[in-house]
Amino acid sequence: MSVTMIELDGVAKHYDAHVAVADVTLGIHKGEFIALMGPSGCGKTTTLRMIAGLDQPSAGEIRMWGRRLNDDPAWERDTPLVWQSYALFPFLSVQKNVEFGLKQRGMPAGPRAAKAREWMERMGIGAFADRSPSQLSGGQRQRVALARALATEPEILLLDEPLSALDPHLKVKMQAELVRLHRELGITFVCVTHSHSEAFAMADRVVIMNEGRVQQVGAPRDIYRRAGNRFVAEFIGGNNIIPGNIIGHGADGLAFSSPLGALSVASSQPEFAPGGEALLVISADNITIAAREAGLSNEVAAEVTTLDFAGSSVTVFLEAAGGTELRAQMPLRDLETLSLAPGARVFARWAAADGYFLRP
Ligand SMILES: Nc1ncnc2c1ncn2[C@@H]1O[C@H](COP(=O)(O)OP(=O)(O)OP(=O)(O)O)[C@@H](O)[C@H]1O
Repeated sequence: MSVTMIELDGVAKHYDAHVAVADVTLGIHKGEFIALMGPSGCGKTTTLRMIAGLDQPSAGEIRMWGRRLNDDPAWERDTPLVWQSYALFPFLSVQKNVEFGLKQRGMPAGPRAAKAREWMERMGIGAFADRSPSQLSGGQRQRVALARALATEPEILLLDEPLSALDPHLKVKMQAELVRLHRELGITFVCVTHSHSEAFAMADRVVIMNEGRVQQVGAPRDIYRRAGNRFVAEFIGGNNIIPGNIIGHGADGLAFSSPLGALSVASSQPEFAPGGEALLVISADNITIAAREAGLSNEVAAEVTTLDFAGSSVTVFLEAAGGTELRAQMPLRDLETLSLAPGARVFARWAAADGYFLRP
């Protein structure tokens, strides 16, 4: 059972008339890896800064283990933050950087040096103890910042876009390392990122924010399979979103009238009934492409317009009746079997149970 460690209760942050965070209520569980994700300016960094004590909420309450934190200054909180820029002290050696938090807590020099050494070894930067941060690569600086934050053995680590300054190859490596570190330490990680792939790859739960509000909270797979609203469905990408009207009941579920023609949706959403407008969402990886028509209920004739390759998977963009764009995602080897190329005329299909409705 998950135990709530940090609670944000109706938290807001205003700068004069500007609303950075409108209203965030969220429980962060002990030991989880949670990612705050959303477009630029949605308020994720401000939310993290309020947990760290670097900004005070204009309204609402932040609690840790049930105790109000709002008025505790950052240095009295056990909530270290690792910055996007690492914010290392340039005039201190790596060792002194890592020792910094321990010194602030009054740990004597001997044990402090030993503890710092332990963390430098653990983070693979032991060989650089006497260097200054300017003599390190981006990835090494990142490790120093992590060692400095973790040396005080906090219960929670806050990370602000920790991977954004790294090159793509290093990003993937550090991503795996953060996941490993989280598992080994068993402490809570709260990570701000604007990258879906980072959030979805690392986090146990993802919080999707927009305009200072939480849009959806859930396990990556659940959010991916069932977006809670149109914003999330569009933001996470890879979804086909088709407007239309629910017109009645059919053999496979609800009958949906759309620019693609009559479709079937085996909906388990009682709030959607015949007689209303809705958006039908079908994830691109639930759409298959066939060369020949099979006479199935959700089958649409379309022309391939573009192929977008991403490693071993490919997104096939299609244009269907009335100019409606569809996208299908498939493993590269399936594409090769079909020998698809732009201009090919194909049939896109999906199972009635693979679509779900959202409010327009
Ligand atoms: N000190 C400040 N004074 C005024 N406005 C601010 C301040 N800090 C942040 N804001 C505004 O609050 C909003 C939220 O900012 P925040 O940094 O939390 O966004 P974000 O989601 O982290 O964005 P990004 O991904 O671009 O860093 C933005 O519109 C920003 O301009």
